Amino acid sequence: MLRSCTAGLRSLWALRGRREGAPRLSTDLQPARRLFSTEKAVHKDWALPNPSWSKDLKLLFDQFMKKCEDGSWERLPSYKHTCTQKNEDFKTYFLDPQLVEEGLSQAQLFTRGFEDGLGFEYVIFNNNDEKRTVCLFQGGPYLQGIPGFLHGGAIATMIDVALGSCAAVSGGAIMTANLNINFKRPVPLCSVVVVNSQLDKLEGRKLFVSCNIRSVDEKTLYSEATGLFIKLDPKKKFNIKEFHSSLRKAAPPLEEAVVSSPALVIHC
Ligand SMILES: CCCCCCCCCCCCCC(=O)SCCNC(=O)CCNC(=O)[C@H](O)C(C)(C)COP(=O)(O)OP(=O)(O)OC[C@H]1O[C@@H](n2cnc3c(N)ncnc32)[C@H](O)[C@@H]1OP(=O)(O)O
Repeated sequence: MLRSCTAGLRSLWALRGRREGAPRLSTDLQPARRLFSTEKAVHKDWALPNPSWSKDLKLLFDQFMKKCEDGSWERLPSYKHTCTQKNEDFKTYFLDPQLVEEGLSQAQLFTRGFEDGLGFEYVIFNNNDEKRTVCLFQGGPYLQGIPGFLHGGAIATMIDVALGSCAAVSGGAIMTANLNINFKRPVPLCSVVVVNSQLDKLEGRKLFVSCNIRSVDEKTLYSEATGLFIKLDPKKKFNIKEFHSSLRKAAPPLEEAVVSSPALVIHC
């Protein structure tokens, strides 16, 4: 399994004309530049096949794209920097506008911050009538936990995204309040798994969701999870600017600390 992973990586690097150990040239590593380079880069949809996708992942992707043809399923797009309408709504209604301008210009979605094939490769399909989503996920070599297997945190991240997407389709701007995960079998690195999520209950602003992660042949149950997502209340705006200034007060920058603290100067 590790051998196939290494082979996959080698061909990936070959595809990019890059040798092992050579410096990375990807503009992904310079998010600010990438963000403002071209409209096309900003709006790239990452939930589409790329050369790192395994045969299994491509096959499943094609099967679900077929299911989308009659409108019962839809593929959810995924953007690194910007923005589904839901994300835009989140910024508009829940964040301080100055913070959005100043603080978030370099921000990007955690799960899309890796080069193709190295981290989270996934696509989510939604079935509106059945209130369920299917996430096809291939976890790359940078997500290793114990040798040869995915890190539990990477699995939890993917569960959060899968359940969160399932909840967001019905609830709009939501946040994770609770996640419970049972890890039943370790997930082999670079394998493809299927995360089946469903909305179990909607109770006021609370969305109760659950999921399981299975192998492509459905024979192996890797994990089961439940989650509680809360539909955000526009009356409770996040004032992160206040949070940042309280953080500055608690831990001043070094120069300030040196000037204001004789003890620190002596010990330096
Ligand atoms: C189209 C789709 C596109 C998809 C794109 C999207 C992708 C998505 C992927 C994203 C994936 C990444 C996602 C992320 O990474 S989200 C990041 C991780 N999560 C957080 O940081 C959340 C931190 N928590 C909070 O900010 C607040 O607590 C929230 C906002 C969640 C609720 O604070 P709010 O002030 O608004 O609500 P409330 O306190 O009045 O509570 C309301 C109700 O909820 C009940 N309650 C609350 N907490 C819990 C709890 N822990 N267990 C059980 N119950 C709980 C509470 O008792 C009350 O119930 P009731 O008294 O009404 O009965």
